[in-house]
Parts: sequence; C-alpha cells; structure tokens
Amino acid sequence: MLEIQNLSVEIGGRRILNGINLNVENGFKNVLFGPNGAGKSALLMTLMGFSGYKVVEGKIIFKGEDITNMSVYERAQMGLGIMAQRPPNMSGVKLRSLLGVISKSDSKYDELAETLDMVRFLDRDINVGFSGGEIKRSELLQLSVQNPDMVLLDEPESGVDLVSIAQLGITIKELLGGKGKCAGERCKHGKSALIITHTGQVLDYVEADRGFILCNGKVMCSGNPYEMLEDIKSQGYEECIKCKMNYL
Ligand SMILES: Nc1ncnc2c1ncn2[C@@H]1O[C@H](COP(=O)(O)OP(=O)(O)OP(=O)(O)O)[C@@H](O)[C@H]1O
Repeated sequence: MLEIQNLSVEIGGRRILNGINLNVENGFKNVLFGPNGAGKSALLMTLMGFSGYKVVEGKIIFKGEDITNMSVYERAQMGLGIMAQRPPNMSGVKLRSLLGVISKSDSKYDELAETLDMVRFLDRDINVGFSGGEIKRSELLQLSVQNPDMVLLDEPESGVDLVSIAQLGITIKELLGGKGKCAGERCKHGKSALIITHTGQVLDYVEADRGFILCNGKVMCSGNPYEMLEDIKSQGYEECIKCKMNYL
C-alpha cells in the first residue's frame, strides 16, 4: 500500500529525515514511536505532501504509484488522509462547508458529528478557538467523512479527556475496520494506517501489526508494537540505538 524508500527531507535547509525505509502493507496498522523532535510528524506531513517539507532524496510509493511530487489534493484523491497534530486555524471557513466539500454525495456527516459531539461546531470557523481535544475530534470527523484507504494519525489521543478518549478510540477503530463501503482486499483487511503515539492509548482500540522507532530522523528498529511500547516505558529510548542492527 505504502512504500517509503530511502527518504530524506529538509525543512528550511536543515536535514530532518535521513534515509527512511518503511512499508505499510495493505490492511496493516503500523505504529511510529520516538522521542520528541525525532521527526515523526515531519514524516507524516511529508507523506501527505504539505509544503515546507523538501524531499531531497528517495521516493514515496502509494498504491504502486510514485506520489513524491504530487500535491496534497492529488494524494487525498488517491485515498490518503491525515489527522494532523497541529492543523491550522481556517478563519472564514465553516466546518460544515469543508465537510460538504470532502464528503461524497451520500455521506451522512451529521450522524458522525453527533457521535463525536461535534454538531455545535459545524457552523464555527475551523479550529478557531477550538480546545486541543475539540481539534482532535474535528480532525477525526473530517477524516471519517473523507473515508480514505490509508490513514495517517498523529498522536490522536493527545489532549483528549479520559471520557472522550473512548469515543475517539471507537470511532478510529470503526474507521480503520473499513465499516461502510469498501471493496475487495480493503474490505477483508480494513484500512491501512501509520499511527504516531507516545502513550499507546490508541492501541487499546486498534490492533497494531508492526512498530517502528524513529530517532534523530532515522528508523532505528522495528518489531512487535506492544513489546516495543513496554520496552520504551521501562527503558526509554536508549535501547533503540543499540537495536539498530535488528532493523529489518
Ligand atoms: N517548520 C519548521 N521549521 C524548523 N524546524 C522544524 C519545522 N518543523 C519541524 N521542525 C523541526 O524538525 C524536527 C522534527 O520535528 P517533528 O515535529 O517531526 O518531531 P516529532 O518526532 O513529531 O516530535 P513530537 O513527539 O514532539 O511531536 C524538530 O527538531 C523540529 O523543531
């Protein structure tokens, strides 16, 4: 589904990502761990094609096509979607208007908005004055309406209160499980995902397949995401440098 080949990225002339090789197979839910500033968000933003992230080496292959130089719009049209960590304020653009543009004609976003307690935000400017948790719910609502084949989730649980986190987790699970319309392989395996998490709370709702640890802009190791999370909790990220040789 997604192949990241020897990807190096610069922001403002500074190398942030260095020779990243990482795959997300069809229907797999892979997890990206790593300390603050490792380059995790930069990787997801680069995959989605946002400006400011300059690919200086390598390729991004999605569904067999080289998307490295495609626009955000083209990537979204191909079935790639993101729940960003810090999406921008969109003054003058109502959430309802954006959902209308994203949704296919038969999408019922009112129902999804109700599930995520977002109905009262539909006629507000996107993200303007939203709390941290409200921004996350708004992002998830947009992503659910888009219903992409592959989702990029950047710390979906951060800033969300303990009560709302269950609803958020269930909605993510339903989204990834391919609930609703889908076809062929996608129906069988659900959607593909690359998920950034520090706490691992989202993994209570999503069955993850493989974990990767990113340190200093490089993938240091890969393995069972649940074991990796326990190791990180008990030993921190020190060990990730040592296990570089185990990276597959
Ligand atoms: N627009 C920018 N201009 C300059 N430096 C940037 C910019 N965006 C990101 N960086 C730098 O790139 C590095 C990687 O940032 P990134 O947000 O990808 O880290 P992260 O692994 O997601 O961290 P966290 O876990 O704290 O969210 C950081 O050193 C950050 O300061």
